[in-house]
Amino acid sequence: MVKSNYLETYFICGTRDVDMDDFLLTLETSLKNGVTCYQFREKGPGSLTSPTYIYKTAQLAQRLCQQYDVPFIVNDDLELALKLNADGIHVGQSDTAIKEVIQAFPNKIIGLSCHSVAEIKSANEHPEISYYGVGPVFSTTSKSDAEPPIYPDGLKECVAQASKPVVAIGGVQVDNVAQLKGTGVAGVSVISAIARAKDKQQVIKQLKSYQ
Ligand SMILES: Cc1ncc(COP(=O)(O)OP(=O)(O)O)c(N)n1
Ligand SMILES: Cc1ncsc1CCOP(=O)(O)O
Ligand SMILES: [Mg+2]
Repeated sequence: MVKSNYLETYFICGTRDVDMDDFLLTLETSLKNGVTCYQFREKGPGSLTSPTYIYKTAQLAQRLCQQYDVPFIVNDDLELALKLNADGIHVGQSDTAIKEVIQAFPNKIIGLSCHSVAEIKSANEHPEISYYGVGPVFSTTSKSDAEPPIYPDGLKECVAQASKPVVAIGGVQVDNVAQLKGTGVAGVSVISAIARAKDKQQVIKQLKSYQ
């Protein structure tokens, strides 16, 4: 049973976002300290390429999430999500078509990335989508092909039009998270803020202060 506030502090991480040897420890520390959702995102320079290694690594991450009762979401890869019977999948506008994802993965958490009010309006046509990941809100170094930032004002306009909960993504850090207050987001989604934090407990606590 997925908790109603599962989007509150949403951690995304793959092996390239931390030292490979630290990947599972990073995830477990984050889960222990209050991350409410996790997305396995294995892409970008230096990420794993072998489907077998990707599957095995994702499976270990999934088991950790199960221990902490936190949803395990797969980024982009519908086949992997199906094979693992993940709790959900997150896709973007240029990934597998949302209609196909909805059809192939019924009764699961389905996240869709949106960058504009127009994309939100077209996403609203699909009631099966669970949440929208909206951003980048600020500039990010974690995604080389990211769209330009929309900033908190753009985020607020998207939230106002969204028929589903919105998580803010992109460049969200401890020192700017307060700017999300009043935007109406259901949660924040981060890679580097948590992956690179020395004191993960403190950072996760501070990230929750957008509310
Ligand atoms: C929660 C969340 N929101 C947005 C994204 C970005 O998805 P996408 O645009 O498909 O880009 P990639 O992450 O696949 O590079 C996300 N992953 N998660
Ligand atoms: C996956 C993704 N989608 C839009 S921005 C982004 C990267 C978020 O990483 P960070 O929290 O380090 O900016
Ligand atoms: Mg994608």
